[in-house]
Amino acid sequence: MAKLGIDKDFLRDFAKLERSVQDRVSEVFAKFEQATHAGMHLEKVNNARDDRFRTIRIDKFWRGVVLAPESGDSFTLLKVLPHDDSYTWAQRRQVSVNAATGRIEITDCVAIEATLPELVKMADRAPALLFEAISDVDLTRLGIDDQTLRFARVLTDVVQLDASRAFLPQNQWDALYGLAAGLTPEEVWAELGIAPGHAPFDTGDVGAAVERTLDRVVLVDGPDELMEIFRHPFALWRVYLHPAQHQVAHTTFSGPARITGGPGTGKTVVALHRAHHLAGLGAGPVLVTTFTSTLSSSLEAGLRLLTGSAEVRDRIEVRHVDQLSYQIFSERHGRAAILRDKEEKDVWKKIVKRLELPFTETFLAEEWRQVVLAQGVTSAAEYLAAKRAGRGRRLGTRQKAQLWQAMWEFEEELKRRKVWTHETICVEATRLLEERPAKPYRHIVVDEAQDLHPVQWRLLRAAVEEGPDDLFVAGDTHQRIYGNRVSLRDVGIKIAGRSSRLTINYRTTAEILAWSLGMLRGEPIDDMDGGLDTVAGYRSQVHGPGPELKGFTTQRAELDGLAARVREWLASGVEPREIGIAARSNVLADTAIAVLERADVPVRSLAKAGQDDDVVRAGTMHRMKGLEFRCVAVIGAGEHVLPPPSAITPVAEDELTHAHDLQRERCLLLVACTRARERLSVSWHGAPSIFLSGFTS
Ligand SMILES: Nc1ncnc2c1ncn2[C@@H]1O[C@H](COP(=O)(O)OP(=O)(O)OP(=O)(O)O)[C@@H](O)[C@H]1O
Repeated sequence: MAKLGIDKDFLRDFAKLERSVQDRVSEVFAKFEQATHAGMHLEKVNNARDDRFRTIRIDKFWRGVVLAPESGDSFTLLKVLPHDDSYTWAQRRQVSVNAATGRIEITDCVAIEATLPELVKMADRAPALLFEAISDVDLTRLGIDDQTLRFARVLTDVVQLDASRAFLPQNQWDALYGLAAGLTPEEVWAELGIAPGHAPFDTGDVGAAVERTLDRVVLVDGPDELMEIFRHPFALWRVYLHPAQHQVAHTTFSGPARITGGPGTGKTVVALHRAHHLAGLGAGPVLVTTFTSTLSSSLEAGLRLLTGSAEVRDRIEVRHVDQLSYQIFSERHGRAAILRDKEEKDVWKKIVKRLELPFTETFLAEEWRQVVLAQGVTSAAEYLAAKRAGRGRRLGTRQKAQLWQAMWEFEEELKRRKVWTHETICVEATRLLEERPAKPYRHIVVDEAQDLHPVQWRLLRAAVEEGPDDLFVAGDTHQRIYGNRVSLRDVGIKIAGRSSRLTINYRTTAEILAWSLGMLRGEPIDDMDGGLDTVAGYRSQVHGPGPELKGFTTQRAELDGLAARVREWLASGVEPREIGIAARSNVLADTAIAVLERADVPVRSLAKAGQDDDVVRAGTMHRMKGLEFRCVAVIGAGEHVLPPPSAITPVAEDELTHAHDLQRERCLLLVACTRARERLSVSWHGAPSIFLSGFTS
């Protein structure tokens, strides 16, 4: 049966076409099967380096470029271009099969030949070469062919490599870019996503190579599948996964597995594909869960786009983790009465007073959450023996006894009042699940894992039977914004040997990414599994202007500056919905909304804006998690505002918690800044935040 392959570049070209031309493209290719059988429309390209390229007429002006097979009837759509450009494109290029990956690659040979002599001259004069530390053996093993090797050997800096992205074979450019970003040849090899023990690939078999090129080519069997892809031309993530993403989304794991990676590296995309894949296997219900309701709504929207089949979609439940615990709790006990934050504070205060303790109510509440609840401590003896990792203040036995008494009284008070906190509901729901002989889910997929509390992890552990593909965890500890720390091992989730890391950022420009990551450089950040995480190798393949940093004398001036910046973005063609404004507090976000409204900018708070509203969105940095915008303005990045003093535990109370609080706030700023795809502006009034020291003049 005829198969049609659609290359990523074809879909990108398609997305940019006017609606009427898109309709014409759809018409032409919906009939492609009959057309090829009749031998119609496909034209050979004169003077081509590769005689497998053909063009196909879309209308008077536009042509499609197609890769035709030497035999058989599988065609791949490569480009949509104006008539003359389509012929020039095809005449300059050659198709080959990468020896290491077995995937097809297209090389602009004319551009390589034109650039090489100049690079050779520059290399002769340069003190050092970009890849001099990497051997030919390693480069060849990573799929670098002779022509690219000659090219790579004369590169002197990464800017030259950047500039060659348009004409070098894609897989080879990716490998070189990974090496230039500091990955070792082994790390680059791991990213190629080659199954262990594969046989050498037949570099003469282009048809088989096309089928292997899942990161660039999607194969469709008929017009319905084709139209489904044409319906969402911007959502490239639905159909093209990087080999490293594809492998993790589709492998069978013998137990819990994890994907990590910096901002925008596609962890959520992998989590969605994994859920879809597991649901497709049909072994049982799949839970997709995360930390907050906003995040679970965006997962839900992603799954709607991804999952065509209603049968598969019906096997997936999306709910945030507190929703799950409330549901299990209420099935047994009915609705829970919740102790509100202010009431909780008062209970602790009274206990401190009655027992005349030398601790604040905040210290007690944190000790209860981070030690007692986190470790499931239920007796004085267990508390005395408990590790207090993550807590800085050393305590003697007498102090521990005092603390235990206070925390015990707190729990008794909850019982007496018949009230619950979110955590105690979770603990009770876990107990109920542990009693059940059958677990509600066959697979659980967790996104934004870094922000879950240990009691939530225990709940998830108890909601799925231990076994292959039971739990899949996606997260980035550099983006931890709620201060929950967990060792997965300690909550019964063993991921050793089943963890991988994504390093290519698909969202943010290289300039914004590098600047944002710079704020975390040197911060020791755990990996939730007993080690430290790293930002090494994170890179973006797209470029743009660096962040604009600006200080003002007053808040009024800063917000007027914001209005001017937003108007500038709008005037340059950015849609209102493509602009996000992030502030540390709701009050500042609301003030910014009021100023923008006065300046006639269509704007709404993130909490209230509907998905389709074409308005600028403003909200807290916390709410920005899981979102992305073409342009982002981070406001109020000033001293005493970021971090807000109230969010930081005093050093005198607990040194380690103080350090963790500062780190969490730093991560929050990273999260806000890395929501930007193309433009980032960071402003403050008065002195800048300590997090910006070294970045402002
Ligand atoms: N294979 C891919 N092809 C095209 N776009 C992709 C791919 N993978 C991810 N993206 C895009 O990159 C952006 C970031 O993806 P995603 O939100 O999954 O990253 P993340 O690692 O979860 O980010 P963060 O941790 O910052 O929230 C999205 O716009 C997504 O559509």
